[in-house]
Amino acid sequence: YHMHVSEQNVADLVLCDSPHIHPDFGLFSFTPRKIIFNETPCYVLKMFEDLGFVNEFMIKREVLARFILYVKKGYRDVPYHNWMHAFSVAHFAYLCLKNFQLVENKYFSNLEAMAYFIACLCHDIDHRGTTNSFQQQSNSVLASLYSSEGSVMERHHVSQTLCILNTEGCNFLESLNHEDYSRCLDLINHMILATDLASHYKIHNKQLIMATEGYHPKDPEHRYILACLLMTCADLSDQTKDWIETKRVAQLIYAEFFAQGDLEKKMGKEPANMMDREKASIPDHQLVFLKDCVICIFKLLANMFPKSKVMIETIKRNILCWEAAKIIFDKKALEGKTSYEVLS
Ligand SMILES: COc1ccc(Cl)c(-c2nnc3c(C)nc4ccc(C(=O)NCC(C)C)cc4n23)c1
Ligand SMILES: [Mg+2]
Repeated sequence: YHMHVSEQNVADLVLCDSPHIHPDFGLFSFTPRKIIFNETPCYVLKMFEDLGFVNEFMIKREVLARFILYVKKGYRDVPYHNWMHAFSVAHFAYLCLKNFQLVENKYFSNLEAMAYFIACLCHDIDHRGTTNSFQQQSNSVLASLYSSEGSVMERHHVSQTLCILNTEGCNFLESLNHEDYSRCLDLINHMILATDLASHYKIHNKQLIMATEGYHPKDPEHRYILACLLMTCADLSDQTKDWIETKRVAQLIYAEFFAQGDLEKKMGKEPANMMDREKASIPDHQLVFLKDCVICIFKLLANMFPKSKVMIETIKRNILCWEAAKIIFDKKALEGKTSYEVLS
């Protein structure tokens, strides 16, 4: 693995105790993006310890610290799919593990819980800010490697995670027995692959049945589709925060989408409307995404974990905000302003 992390930074992280945990850190309303960038590795270490994984699996703090810094370094400086996205997704996993007591209530074993947290942290490593279809369109190296199996980017994120685990001094899972080790890697693989939104649509119906008819902890398929649901919820957790946060995240997402659209135009390709900064209607697209995708997924979560009902109300409020925003965007469009100009 060609990346490099300074041993000084590792030593500093091992000793980190600097930020006291924010009192609201464990609430679903907490917005992890407000954490100072340089303090995020320490917060990851604290979440790991607070979840009990360090003691349960005899994890060496220095090796875990090095792993966290390599993962952070593995993310690129793209507008949305960067380290702060990974950190916020991992924070949501932490919230679910703590608030739903997934291990205590036998939804997850300790190993599955740790795999869930790691998968969230690593699920978008080395993302280039472009979609799976763009990999195919542009005949990228990643497409040549993975397009026959699909989920091109997600397979790359898995590969990058394994590379880091195999990097000198980074394999904090080495203390696991052989069976737990291979099971953990298998879980991380499936959980990261589950973050391909296209894969979510394939199992949404099974999740609906599980959420309405009841969860059977002994059924391996239930355990698998619950893990997939929790991965997708974590990946979309920005949408469960207040409007200011939701609006700010939309700016980042569309900065990425429109950069891809600009690239596609340069390649002589016609970008999809939502990738075209001249044609996209951001409120319309967001209303479709929230009403047809996000709120459905979080309703399944709320069916299984009533404590997450509060997030449904937040998403409904954000839908109302986008409906109000739509009126303003449409008016500004008449004055020749693009969606992105209005959003910024
Ligand atoms: C769970 O996996 C992912 C993967 C990638 C992304 Cl960007 C997202 C994601 N996270 N927040 C958002 C928001 C606020 N709006 C979105 C609008 C469209 C799309 C989308 O993927 N449409 C399909 C087309 C690209 C083929 C994704 C959106 N999204 C989630
Ligand atoms: Mg992804």
